[in-house]
Amino acid sequence: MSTVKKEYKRVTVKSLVDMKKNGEKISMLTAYDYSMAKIVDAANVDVILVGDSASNVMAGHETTLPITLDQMIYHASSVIRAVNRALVVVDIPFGSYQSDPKEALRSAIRIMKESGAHAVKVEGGQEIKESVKRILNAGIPVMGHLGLTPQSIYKFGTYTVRAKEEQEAHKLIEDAKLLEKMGCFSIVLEKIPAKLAKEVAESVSIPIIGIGAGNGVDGQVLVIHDLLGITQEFNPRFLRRYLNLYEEMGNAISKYVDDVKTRDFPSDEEQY
Ligand SMILES: Nc1nc(=O)c2c([nH]1)NC[C@@H]1CN(c3ccc(C(=O)N[C@@H](CCC(=O)O)C(=O)O)cc3)CN21
Ligand SMILES: CC(C)C(=O)C(=O)O
Ligand SMILES: [Mg+2]
Repeated sequence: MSTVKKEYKRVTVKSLVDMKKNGEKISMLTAYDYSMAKIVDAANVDVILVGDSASNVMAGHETTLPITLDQMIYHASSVIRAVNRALVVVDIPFGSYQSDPKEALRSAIRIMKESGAHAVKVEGGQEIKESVKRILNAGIPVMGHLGLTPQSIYKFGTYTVRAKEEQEAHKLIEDAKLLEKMGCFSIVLEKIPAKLAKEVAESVSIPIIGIGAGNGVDGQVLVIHDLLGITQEFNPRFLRRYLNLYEEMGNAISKYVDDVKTRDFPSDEEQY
């Protein structure tokens, strides 16, 4: 048969929970556009996060707060067009779910309807309980995000490790249990002592995906620009850089500029 379509075993919220059960670690990475998402999906990353970190790495803002729901939908719809296998999760941006549960549901519905994404992510526990319930009741899968929650950076003032005090550690575990009980399919844990993160992962049956949360959790997530070395000034301890693309891209582009200036490009073979 010449028209056989390539079969992809799609990642679903259920397969992620099964992966935890079977002890298989989950890989998650951000993407914000079609071309990058194609590469990430083809490399078999399990979950692609259209993160509100787009506010930083795509738009150049200092925090995640300014990015809008429309902008997140634009990024998400670009990513969705590239993906055949990964589960695509989209951050609901700051200001689009905190004021009331109906608004939260409207935002989640817009993301699902207008981008074709598979799930949404929201930051917080107890504080946003009613909103999470509403979204889940509409049949939209929700990923939680606890620990360092960048949308509330001005409440804390720093990006230091979270939940070092006993009281915060207790709330973190309670929040994780609450999100699980309500029906969230997974939780991101950001910048938490490894020992506590492991305890959280052992306290719930849904997968805990860490960033700066050690090796005792069920999966890892990074921002793709950090992993590829496109960002330069972001150097937290948890980051492993696999390339220095900032330098490599710069060198290639400088070479191009040189070739234009010296009339080396285009050559006889590169013209009509
Ligand atoms: N490029 C990028 N990568 C990310 O992982 C990321 C973003 N942007 N933007 C949104 C949030 C913000 N996140 C952050 C931000 C800062 C640290 C951090 O560790 N910053 C400092 C330490 C600050 C301190 O100790 O006071 C560092 O060491 O770089 C970690 C995660 C994760 N997200
Ligand atoms: C760092 C990850 C978890 C995130 O929320 C983002 O990229 O926006
Ligand atoms: Mg985010």
